[in-house]
Amino acid sequence: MTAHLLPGVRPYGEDPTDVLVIDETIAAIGPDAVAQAPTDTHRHDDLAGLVLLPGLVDIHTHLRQPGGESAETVYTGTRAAAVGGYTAVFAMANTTPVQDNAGVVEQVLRLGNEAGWVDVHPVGAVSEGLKGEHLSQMGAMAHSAARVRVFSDDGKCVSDPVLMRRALEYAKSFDGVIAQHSQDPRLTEGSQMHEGRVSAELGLAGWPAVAEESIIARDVLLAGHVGSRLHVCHLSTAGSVEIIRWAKARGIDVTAEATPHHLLLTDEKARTYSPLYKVNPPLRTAEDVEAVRAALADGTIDVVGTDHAPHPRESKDCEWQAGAFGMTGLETALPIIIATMVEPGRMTWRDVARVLSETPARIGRLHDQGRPLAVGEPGNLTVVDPSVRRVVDPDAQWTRSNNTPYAGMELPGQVMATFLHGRPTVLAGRPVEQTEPKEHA
Ligand SMILES: NC(=O)N[C@@H](CC(=O)O)C(=O)O
Ligand SMILES: [Zn+2]
Ligand SMILES: [Zn+2]
Repeated sequence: MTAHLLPGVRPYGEDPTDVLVIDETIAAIGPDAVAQAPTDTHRHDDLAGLVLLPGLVDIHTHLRQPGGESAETVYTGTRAAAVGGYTAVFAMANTTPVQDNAGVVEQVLRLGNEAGWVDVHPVGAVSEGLKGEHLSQMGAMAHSAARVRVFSDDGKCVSDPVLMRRALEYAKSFDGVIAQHSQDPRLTEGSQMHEGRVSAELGLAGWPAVAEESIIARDVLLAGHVGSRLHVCHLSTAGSVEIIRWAKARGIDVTAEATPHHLLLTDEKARTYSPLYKVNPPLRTAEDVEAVRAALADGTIDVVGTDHAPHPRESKDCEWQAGAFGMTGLETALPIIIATMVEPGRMTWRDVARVLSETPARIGRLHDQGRPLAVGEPGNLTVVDPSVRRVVDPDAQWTRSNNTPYAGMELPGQVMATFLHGRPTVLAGRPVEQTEPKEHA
């Protein structure tokens, strides 16, 4: 039996109390905790006064393995996730080979289990090879050991409405959800950044808001028509928020995700010509950022997903046009939510638990993550010190890649401890190596 006592932590930022975790489960909260602690309990007195949250769940991570190991591996990506406070991640399907069959998703599941930093839930591709032509082996992935429930061609849009309709219909039979990367390919051919005043000034090809909004509008109508579940990835415009609000009012079963970068950064960053700010969908205007924040605060946007998209150095160490789309995010997501939503008083810690843990777990149909902080629940926990302020140093991060857009920026909050099924994966803000360092670490 292994026991951990967290004295004086503040669940959801509320009053201090003691929390006892025995083996994989929260065994006691309150005065009972000390009384029930076995003699060999590990005491974590350094966590007193800090905010206790359910372990974070990322509905949108790119771990890059298999095929992209120069940017990230399952090991390095999930270690970064644990440092960021996560206990589960959904690993997107745009690997090489693509996660479009039971063999590949089971391989990613196994790599996640071996690494042991977080629970890894592979996302299944919607189409074979992400080609947008034929449905992947969705059923085989759903019924595999990986129990896939989230399907996405992320990186590419399922642009064919017939294929999208079939995917939505098929997913219903195993309670799956289609997570769409909403980007009309024809309206965004060759595009480099948000289409607007800044793109016109810089002479860079624009990615208009309508290329996102038209796909979201189509997809909510399709989801309503077939009575299936739709998840909208990385929503980025004020117009997209309006469509989601309309769809929810109609009773359509849609959930929407915002990324930390779309809550903080604008297309003004493109003036640097640094590809660190190049991402899909692109950074939008200040008005869009405000609409996304307001929608996250009022529940129109359901979750924050990192869209952690590591890229090798050479893909970003180049001119804007040649740069890859995507930015890392696992280690900065919670600090950005604190800066943009908690510190300004727009969200409580309970809201943070909802958008970063409970709702993502529910969308992905996880039963042992995103649970309330209560006796008998799994010991998936994150302890954050909101008073720490740190300057982001790309070389001090645990991801294998350096493409953070926040280098040099001061952000609030540090995850001091993470517990995965009762076992510490992060203590004193550093990952706890469970075994001999892996050769691929
Ligand atoms: N967000 C990005 O700009 N890039 C992602 C793909 C994606 O999320 O669309 C990637 O895989 O690099
Ligand atoms: Zn995407
Ligand atoms: Zn993505």
